[in-house]
Amino acid sequence: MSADIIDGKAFAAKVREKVATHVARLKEENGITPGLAVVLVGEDPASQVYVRSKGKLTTEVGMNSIEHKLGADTSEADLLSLIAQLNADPAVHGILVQLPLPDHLNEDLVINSIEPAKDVDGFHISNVGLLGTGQKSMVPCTPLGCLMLLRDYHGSLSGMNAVVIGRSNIVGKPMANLLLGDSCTVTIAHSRTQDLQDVVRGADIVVAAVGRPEMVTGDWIKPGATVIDVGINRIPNGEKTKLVGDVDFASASQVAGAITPVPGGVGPMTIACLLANTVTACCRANGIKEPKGLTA
Ligand SMILES: Nc1nc(=O)c2c([nH]1)NC[C@@H]1CN(c3ccc(C(=O)N[C@@H](CCC(=O)O)C(=O)O)cc3)C=[N+]21
Repeated sequence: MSADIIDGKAFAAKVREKVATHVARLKEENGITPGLAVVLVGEDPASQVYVRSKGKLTTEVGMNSIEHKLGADTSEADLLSLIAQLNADPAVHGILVQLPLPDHLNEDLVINSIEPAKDVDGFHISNVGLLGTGQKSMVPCTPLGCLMLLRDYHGSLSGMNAVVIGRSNIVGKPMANLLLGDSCTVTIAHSRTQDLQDVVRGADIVVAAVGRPEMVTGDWIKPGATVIDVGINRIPNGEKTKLVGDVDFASASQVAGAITPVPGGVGPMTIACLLANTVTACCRANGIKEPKGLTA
């Protein structure tokens, strides 16, 4: 193995420490405790993984964690009325509606009913538009976490060739916008991209966010490139299962200059950035100068 391992778990712990410092300051100087509301509808297994550590880490940094667990058969009207209630609640600074939602609920409608200033996922159309035009917004947690890791490792990203594999609204598109904001030359590749391997081979930075276990192998990687693996895939491993990314770590780490592991890479950064976004939202809501380095 030759690649540096980018330790997302350790970096996320530092981000959370910084968040905790600002939470303590908000309490002491302003008498405000940031509050994060999480809304869960039904029981999607991928969401469960996420929820496990999230509530714990929220209280660990000193914030209030408000959890609403609704049945899988919850009506759209009931969900929208809960969101309206959270929008109006001054103790709630961040709202996250866990995705995916059950099929009978319109995800776009639900997300766009969240007050944009409280949209700590950064999925509301207003925040998407603000990010796309380089204006101050709430930035989606996973791409923000990836950007923090890349900036920490490289310093400046200016002029680098970045290839984002995956075009989701949650990761691929906002990731591309953030990299463009840092003056990368950005390509968004996806399942229909022709000669995908050749496209990836041209990249100084590869962000893999396709949801296909170990799809990106070492022979796709330009020697010395930085590889950010967003994938979290549970695959069979003998009797049990194991988590793997969208990158084949064994082969890619022979070729890359730096690489994030799964687990312990991007995943912990996603949660740290959710907490960071909640502090940012709380400061903005109260006209308090927001901490530096916790957003893009
Ligand atoms: N509105 C919304 N926003 C989300 O951000 C969101 C969501 N819905 N729905 C579910 C997915 C999933 N997700 C994860 C985040 C961190 C880890 C994470 O920290 N994973 C650990 C491993 C955990 C383990 O060992 O099982 C790691 O990669 O090291 C996992 C999954 C956020 N999601």
